[in-house]
Amino acid sequence: MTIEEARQEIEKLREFLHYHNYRYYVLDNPEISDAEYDEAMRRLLELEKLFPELVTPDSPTQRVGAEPLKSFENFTHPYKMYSLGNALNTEEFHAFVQRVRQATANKPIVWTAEHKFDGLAIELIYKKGVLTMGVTRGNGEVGEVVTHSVRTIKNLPLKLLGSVPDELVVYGEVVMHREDFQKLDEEREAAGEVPFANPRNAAAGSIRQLDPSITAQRRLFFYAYGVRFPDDTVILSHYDRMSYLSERGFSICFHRLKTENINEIEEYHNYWETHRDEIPYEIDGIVVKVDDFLLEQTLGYDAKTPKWAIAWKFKPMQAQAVLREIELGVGRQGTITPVAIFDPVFLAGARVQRATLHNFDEVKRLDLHYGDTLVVERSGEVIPKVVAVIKEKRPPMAKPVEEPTHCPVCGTPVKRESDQVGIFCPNPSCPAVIKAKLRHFVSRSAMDIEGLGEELIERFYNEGILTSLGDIFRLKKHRNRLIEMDRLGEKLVDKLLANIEAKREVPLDRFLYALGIDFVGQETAKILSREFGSLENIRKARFEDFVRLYGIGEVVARSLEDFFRDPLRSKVIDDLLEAGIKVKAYPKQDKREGKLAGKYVCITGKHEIYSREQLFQFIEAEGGIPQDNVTRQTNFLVVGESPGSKLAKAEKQGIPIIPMEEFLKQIQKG
Ligand SMILES: NC(=O)c1ccc[n+]([C@@H]2O[C@H](COP(=O)([O-])OP(=O)(O)OC[C@H]3O[C@@H](n4cnc5c(N)ncnc54)[C@H](O)[C@@H]3O)[C@@H](O)[C@H]2O)c1
Ligand SMILES: [Zn+2]
Repeated sequence: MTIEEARQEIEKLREFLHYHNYRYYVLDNPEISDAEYDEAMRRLLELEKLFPELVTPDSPTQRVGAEPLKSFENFTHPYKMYSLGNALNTEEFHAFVQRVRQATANKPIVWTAEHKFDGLAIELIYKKGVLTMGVTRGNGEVGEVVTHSVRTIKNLPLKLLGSVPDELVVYGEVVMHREDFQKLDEEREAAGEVPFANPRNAAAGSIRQLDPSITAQRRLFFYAYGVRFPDDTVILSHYDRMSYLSERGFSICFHRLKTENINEIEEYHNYWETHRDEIPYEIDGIVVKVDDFLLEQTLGYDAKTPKWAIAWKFKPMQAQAVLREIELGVGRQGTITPVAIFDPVFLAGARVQRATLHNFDEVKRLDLHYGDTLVVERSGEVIPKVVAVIKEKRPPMAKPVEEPTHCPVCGTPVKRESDQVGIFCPNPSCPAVIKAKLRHFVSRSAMDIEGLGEELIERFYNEGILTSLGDIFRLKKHRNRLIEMDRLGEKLVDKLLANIEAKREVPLDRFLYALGIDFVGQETAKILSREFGSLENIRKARFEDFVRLYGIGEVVARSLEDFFRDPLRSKVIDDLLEAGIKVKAYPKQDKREGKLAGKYVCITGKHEIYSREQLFQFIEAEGGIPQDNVTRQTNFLVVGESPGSKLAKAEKQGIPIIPMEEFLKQIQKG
């Protein structure tokens, strides 16, 4: 290969990797599989090794992650945050061990091994034991401030236990547990939102939210895997540092290894490769680290990775299986989804015999035939998907999988919208559609009616007492009949009816989301509620009123207008109102009112009675916007007891400063 050829290929690879970095790190929405990405990255590394003169500082091989987004406040890390080099097989792992041994003159080395969490790296800064900042890794030098989001993570200590130094920097991974991810994606799919590709992207998308109330609804967890002390020589062992963090209140990898024996690490790797489904979070490998911090310092870093640690990845979860049947699902919008049913195969320890095919355009693209050998993959995501068909293995005379002409549930001829993929059942009274709407309406992130699960919906529907959303609030009329039903009884029925009554009054945003309008997810529902304040106002609004809102595009605006302007479709609202549902008006936030209307207020230091959260609430109640950090927007800084560095920053920037007591007096809380 000539240098010119190399240059051309390198340029292509860099462009490819830059684009996919952006999709992955910035949009949290990758287009290609990690395996594909890693292959391109390896090729680039290889070429840059052959032609070192072609290495540039902006090459994806030299930089961690992607640039931080401007819409978040940016923060320069106290210590650079690195990625990890990886080993894809035993040989590569041994090569890593060899490199470390050579660099340390073949001294005996103590190793640690732990899970490689598949989530989003976060840096936490604790001052005097109190969480003050949460920051994403960003490009390794500068990250995005997401303190509001990380505060909502339940297992993350806001205050550390025991004695701690004045400042502590903790590193770890924010993850979404597999089970919560599955629920979230089902809800998103039901709401017509794009589902997340895998728990990692879901966790990243949830943390990198400008609205922390959305993050709070996503159940996230934080697992610590690193720490920096003001005096790094106090605890020298990585293993002991992790124990220290655990004692201070952090969750850490619950199954760690410390050993001098490389065979034990191999066993650990092989064990977790086959048992990864037994833990609640996703792992995509193990991380092997040198235990001794001083040795770490000696070994140092490459451009983007430490030389003292490696991620030893698991094999991608792919398997081949023979297609037996196509199952048809009919969703809430009538969308017909084909699901491949095949002879059971094992994917990383889990028995799998169904995988989604997304839609019939995908079936066509794969040119799927019954009896075909499928390549099924589960790479991080929980729901397996069919990624390819091995045409060479197709049996002779195999019949192609055909698109249905009629709804499999109600028999109505299917339709196809020119600008959308796939086919759907256009019948609004299709039992499948109605039941799916009911399931979405009562789901946790919608009306959150406990006890009205899939099975009861099915039974009540078949009994004819639950055939519309409004019927939920009319169920109490059928109390006696419900009690008579098999396996229900008085206690259960009364509990269910009480749960329903408790939700008769509902906040506007939940209600809008629960209606299941195409493309209206929780985020859009919040935007609409904030802007319009009441259901009446929304029902009067037009396309132009929707589309001018930040966060609402033309497709969504069109869908909203279609819904509210079409009497047949918005009939469901009248039905619900008639059944006695009360939709609570929403406190408008854009047209903020109060003493602090539209003002950005930052707080530093404490108050002896009010907590930080309470102070934030006071600000919001007066129409202000509480801030975690002094920014150019900040209108003034409130200073309490023992203020932090924000005071100096505000002074430097000439931002007005108000003593806590005076501030509280002004808003009549003092
Ligand atoms: N599909 C795509 O389009 C696409 C695009 C970009 C990146 N990617 C994927 O992302 C990878 C690169 O991402 P990355 O730079 O975050 O690297 P990585 O995820 O492969 O490894 C580094 C990260 O591992 C995490 N980690 C988890 N457990 C840890 C532990 N116990 N100790 C230390 N760190 C731990 C840390 O957050 C660290 O930053 C690529 O290999 C690729 O698979 C995919
Ligand atoms: Zn139908």
